[in-house]
Amino acid sequence: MTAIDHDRQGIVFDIQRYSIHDGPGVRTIVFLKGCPLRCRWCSNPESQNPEPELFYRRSACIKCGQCMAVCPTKAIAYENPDFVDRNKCIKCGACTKVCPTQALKRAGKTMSIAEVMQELRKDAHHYRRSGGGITLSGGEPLFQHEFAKQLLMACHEQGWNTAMETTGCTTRDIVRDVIPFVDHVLMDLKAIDPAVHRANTGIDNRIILENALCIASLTHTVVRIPVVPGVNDSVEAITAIGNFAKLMPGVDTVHLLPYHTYGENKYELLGRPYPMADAPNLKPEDMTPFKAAVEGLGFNCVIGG
Ligand SMILES: C[S@@+](CC[C@H](N)C(=O)[O-])C[C@H]1O[C@@H](n2cnc3c(N)ncnc32)[C@H](O)[C@@H]1O
Ligand code: SF4
Ligand code: SF4
Ligand code: SF4
Repeated sequence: MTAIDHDRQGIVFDIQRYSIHDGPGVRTIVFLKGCPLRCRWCSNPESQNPEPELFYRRSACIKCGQCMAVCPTKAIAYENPDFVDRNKCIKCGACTKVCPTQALKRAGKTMSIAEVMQELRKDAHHYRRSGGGITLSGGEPLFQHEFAKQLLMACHEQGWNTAMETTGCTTRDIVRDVIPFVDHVLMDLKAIDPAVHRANTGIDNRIILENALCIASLTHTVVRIPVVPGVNDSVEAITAIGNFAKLMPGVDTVHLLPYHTYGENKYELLGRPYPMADAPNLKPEDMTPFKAAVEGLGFNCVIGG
């Protein structure tokens, strides 16, 4: 087995403690940056770009000018309606260090495996008592595959359970290299119709579906479906995903995630338009016909999850 490189660095945009949703027991979720998809509904838009990015909260800005004084590329100007010219910004983070109100914040920072492990160790007793552990999310955790693998290996070395939320958009070699270190995969399937998938995520789904079959053959896998208005919120679309899940070895549970707009505000902070403007939040009760369809195929069905 490869030795763990504790100095290896990755770009992490959040570490959330005490989650009870994304795998068994009490968990810490590590969010990695970078994703090849651009789902129109993505609630973590700051995860998509592999590099650190700037959040600008206009309501917190007191127009003190300190950020402009330190910006090496003159990317910030009051005259600019977006405040920051993101094409000029080299993501050095200097402005975020001097901003007195945190109107400017950096999403994403470089961390080593050792630094992430130090954070995770704070809850090691919870993992042991509850059978929990860590969950890698993002972004697409397989985008920074070597960092993800080393982190998973370090967690296994501690005896912690490992889980991953993934959309499986990567090469087969990477799947075979990393998934053996994941105890529990939450495999997102967003649409079976390739045209629908491409129109709403920017990517064809052929490799994703092939990888989903491979992932399920390698480890315990649950299928997750974000149910999104105008994309897959029909019994036909959900049944098509369920029929595909029947082909995945060992899969007996499907999670339905009702579409929510919790991420909308973050698009504004990134200076980007929200692609799903006007689509309503779905409620758990809206899932009733989809749950019946999934259960009709013989799966356990959990709403949320
Ligand atoms: C942000 S993703 C990160 C993991 C991976 N990129 C993926 O898509 O599975 C984590 C989970 O959030 C779900 N999700 C993202 N945006 C959502 C939204 N607006 N409403 C409901 N679920 C959403 C995804 O479908 C996925 O199950
Ligand atoms: S991150 Fe650096 S380059 Fe970008 S706006 Fe801030 S100071 Fe300027
Ligand atoms: S440093 Fe912060 S508060 Fe001051 S002008 Fe820049 S963004 Fe606004
Ligand atoms: S695959 Fe996941 S992280 Fe990537 S854009 Fe879609 S929801 Fe967001």
